[in-house]
Amino acid sequence: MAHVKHQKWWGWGEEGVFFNYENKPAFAPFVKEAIGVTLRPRERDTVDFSTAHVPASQAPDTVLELLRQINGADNVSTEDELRVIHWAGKSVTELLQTLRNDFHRIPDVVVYPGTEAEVAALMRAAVEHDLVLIPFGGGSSISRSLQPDPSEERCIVSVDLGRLNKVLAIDETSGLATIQAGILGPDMEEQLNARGWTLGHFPDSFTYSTLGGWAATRSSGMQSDKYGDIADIIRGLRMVRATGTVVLRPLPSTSTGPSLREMIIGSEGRLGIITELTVHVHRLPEKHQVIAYMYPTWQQALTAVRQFTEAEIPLTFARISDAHETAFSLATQKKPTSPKGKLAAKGQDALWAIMRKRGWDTDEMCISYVCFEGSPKDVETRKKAVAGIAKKNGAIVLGSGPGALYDQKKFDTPYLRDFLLEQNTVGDVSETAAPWSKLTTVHKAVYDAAERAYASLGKKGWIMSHMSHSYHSGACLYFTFGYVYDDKNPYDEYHTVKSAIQQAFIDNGGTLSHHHGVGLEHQPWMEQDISPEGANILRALFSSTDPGNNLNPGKVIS
Ligand SMILES: Cc1cc2nc3c(=O)[nH]c(=O)nc-3n(C[C@H](O)[C@H](O)[C@H](O)COP(=O)(O)OP(=O)(O)OC[C@H]3O[C@@H](n4cnc5c(N)ncnc54)[C@H](O)[C@@H]3O)c2cc1C
Repeated sequence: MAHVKHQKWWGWGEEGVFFNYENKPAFAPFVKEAIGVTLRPRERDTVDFSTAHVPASQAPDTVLELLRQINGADNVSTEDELRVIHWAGKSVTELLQTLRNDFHRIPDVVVYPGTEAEVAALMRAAVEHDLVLIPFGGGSSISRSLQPDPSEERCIVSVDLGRLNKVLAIDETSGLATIQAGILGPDMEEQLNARGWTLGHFPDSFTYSTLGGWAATRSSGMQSDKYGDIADIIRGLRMVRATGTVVLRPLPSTSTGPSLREMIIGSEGRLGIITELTVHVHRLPEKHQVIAYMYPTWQQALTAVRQFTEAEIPLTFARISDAHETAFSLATQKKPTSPKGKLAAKGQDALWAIMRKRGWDTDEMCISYVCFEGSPKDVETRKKAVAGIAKKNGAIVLGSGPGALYDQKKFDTPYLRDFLLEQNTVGDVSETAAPWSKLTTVHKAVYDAAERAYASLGKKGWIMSHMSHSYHSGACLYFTFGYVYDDKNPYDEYHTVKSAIQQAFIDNGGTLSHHHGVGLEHQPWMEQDISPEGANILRALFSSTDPGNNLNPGKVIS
């Protein structure tokens, strides 16, 4: 299956790419202060697959023969490493389970359909032979949307969509592209860019996630202020079921409600397999620039970004790191070696002096990045408007240097988690969205909840946050938390911290997840998120459309 790119079996992304702290002099002291860990140099370059104790495949020969007839023998595998790659996503719990050999039920077989007709035949086979089908995109789920039920006794088939990886057509007049669902982010952008277009959807997991996966989990990209969340971007789609194919034509808008499109977006494989999507695409912008700003406080930064929204300044993104995350970012700065880097470091010292002169408490300051796209003239006009509001709220404009650095590093952060796990340290994330009027309360409540959870475990923990997507009525807050885990029982203590954060979202007016979907991880809060009666409607939908419980059972709601 060399033609489908996979992540490494034991961690994020590709083998041979690592997070290193040795060239970041402030990082180790920062971590020591934050969670009390003395970092050791990385030793884990890779993990030998022979250390994995993999449960044997339970696929009956008759089923394997049938799958080979449908997909071709080369596209059906019971290899242990492939089954492990497909057994889970990349949440910290799943990474820990994999590294600690805590496998339960894993897929018995992995198949790689190459056409929609093959997907349809798989669907029919699943119903006829009572198989469990779990669609697989890039395997970047962070909500345990891929993990089989540990008590599942039926044959589990992971359906990897990686061979459906083409941009099929671009309607240049309408700005719509029809694209196969299994395409990975970089491959899709490459094919679109070659014709002068972009989707503009860049989740942090961009390099290892797919268009179909984004649709199935209601994803958001870092540039969604301009391009929209995936739910806004998708116009039409094809979703294959055992009884037929749902075809939603790419319409700019329609009043044929309730919206089936909305129902399918976020369905996490429970309604069928999405094979093709028609999506908004945009001409590549003439200019793309990220400018950094420093604000004296979180509150001032939040007010400024809300005012950008009120003033309806068209921005590609406006992101603010809170004081803790700003301190973390500063700690990950590389030691300057080039003359240019040394000059920038001097500039930073001068900036610190200015801030102290202005009476700033440097422990409270917050860095913000704003991205501008368009013609050079439009970019300049918007930069002026943003700088005006930012300065009124006390900010100093840091310019495009730190902005460019942020843009370059944006897809590297996921590798940090593998490094931390080697240090017996959990680093994970949880995100919500809430109205502007409740954001400050949510932010504080989550900090308090995390601190209480750490205290209950007798741990020194860390929490930090950024505001990442803004809307007319509110914004997304994205929290990162970390602590040293106990080897004896890492799952229960993770649950204590994660649950405290999730409950604080709900109790203070936020949603259970802004863009990571539900899976198994966020399911306990579904009834509180959409009301018990809302949850009943979802249960009725899934049980009536999948009476045999063959399609990714148990995800979203049970
Ligand atoms: C480090 C890290 C950073 C992340 N950052 C972001 C971010 O910035 N924004 C964001 O939105 N998410 C983010 N995520 C979460 C994850 O990348 C998204 O949920 C993503 O949309 C999953 O896409 P995938 O192709 O990897 O899907 P998978 O993980 O393979 O699958 C996810 C779910 O979708 C179903 N599915 C996949 N393909 C199909 C299909 N064709 N038809 C039907 N069902 C299907 C699967 O069965 C599963 O239930 C991040 C995750 C990690 C680990």
